[in-house]
Amino acid sequence: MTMPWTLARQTARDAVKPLEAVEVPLPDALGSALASGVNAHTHQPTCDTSAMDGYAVAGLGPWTVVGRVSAGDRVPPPLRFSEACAVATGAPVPAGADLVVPIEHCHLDGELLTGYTGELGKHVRRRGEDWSAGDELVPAGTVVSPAVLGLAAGAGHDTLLVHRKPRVAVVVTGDELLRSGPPRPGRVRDAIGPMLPGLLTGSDLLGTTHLRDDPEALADALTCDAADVLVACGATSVGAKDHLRRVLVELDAEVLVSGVACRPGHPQLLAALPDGRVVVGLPGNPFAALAAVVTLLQPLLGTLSGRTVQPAITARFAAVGHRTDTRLIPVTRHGTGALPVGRDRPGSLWGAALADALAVVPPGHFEGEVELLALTSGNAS
Ligand SMILES: Nc1nc2c(c(=O)[nH]1)N[C@H]1C(S)=C(S)[C@@H](COP(=O)(O)OP(=O)(O)OC[C@H]3O[C@@H](n4cnc5c(N)ncnc54)[C@H](O)[C@@H]3O)O[C@H]1N2
Ligand code: MOO
Repeated sequence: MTMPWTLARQTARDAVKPLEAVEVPLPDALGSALASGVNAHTHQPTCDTSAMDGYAVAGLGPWTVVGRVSAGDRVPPPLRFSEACAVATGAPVPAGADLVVPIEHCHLDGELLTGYTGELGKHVRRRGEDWSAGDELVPAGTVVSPAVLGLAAGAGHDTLLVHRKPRVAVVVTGDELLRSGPPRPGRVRDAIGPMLPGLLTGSDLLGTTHLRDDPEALADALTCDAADVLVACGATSVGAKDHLRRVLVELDAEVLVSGVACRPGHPQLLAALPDGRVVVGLPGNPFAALAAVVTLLQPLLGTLSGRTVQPAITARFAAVGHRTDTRLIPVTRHGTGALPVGRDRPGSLWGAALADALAVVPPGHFEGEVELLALTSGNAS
């Protein structure tokens, strides 16, 4: 039974649980979602630290220079009134110092230092100024970006606890499909296989298998137990060679979504196999397949990979919607608004290829803020 688009997306999110947590070395965590928050092992900075190359000074000048410290040196002895210590950026600042005077604001005559003084504490990064030991720096569910890796390393981590990435196997079906060269009457180039890997960021793609319209081969492919998610492309409709629904019945699958009230992407489906693996059926029309990726596949992978659902991105938009179904319309963003790209027939990816996002347009005439689904890789909303 055809399901409203919003409910279908939520059903995909709720169909599974996050995969198990694994502890991995920092570089291997990139792109995974944190299974626990990243906490600081120590204060940052761990001691009062100079933010400038210059002199740490105590009291009023002129000062007598009594020492010199570089980044990496031990904390120098405390300063007394009218004493100074030459400090490098990143060097520990001695106790008793009131501020650091940058080198360009100083004059040194032998060991006698004069210079312009600023306010108390100037150019000193105080111990714990950035964060304190035990602070949560990044919450669980955050996708590990390059900046998260750098932050985690800076906060003293060598490993991170992340959710295992979902393993995805893709099966592309169709007697008519070509994998190279130009299409010709009766033969069509596979446009979905090449599109999918870039839409599965945060997952491990095990491989893409091309099959003829053969129910036994399809059933075999869907029993690949190395995968958490099986993506079947084509064969979702009701034609004589559209075997997916029949094969799912044979495999005792529970069909969770059988058709979605959205254009394109009407016949997309979601099913759970008896062993817990999940099948997503993408319609053969390539733009309809993309619509099913953003509606069912990416939300499903988002939950499996443990990602926090991000707040919707919206833009002002006006369109004549479908009478009963949600429309997914390729758009480009302009300031706070969005404009349709056109060229969005279900069999064509032309509009989507020129677009920044798909606008989610509810049924009926629409004018106002619409949700945008980014078309860059990894939209796991
Ligand atoms: N009687 C009905 N017929 C159809 C309905 C319906 O409700 N009743 N729905 C239509 C809609 S909407 C769609 S979408 C398609 C979905 O069809 P399938 O998922 O079964 O896919 P196919 O029949 O195999 O192919 C449809 C179309 O797409 C081309 N195709 C297939 N795979 C690819 C690929 N990998 N790359 C590029 N193009 C592909 C294929 O050649 C067909 O032209 O069903 C409608 N029919
Ligand atoms: O809705 Mo189909 O999915 O038009 O192409």
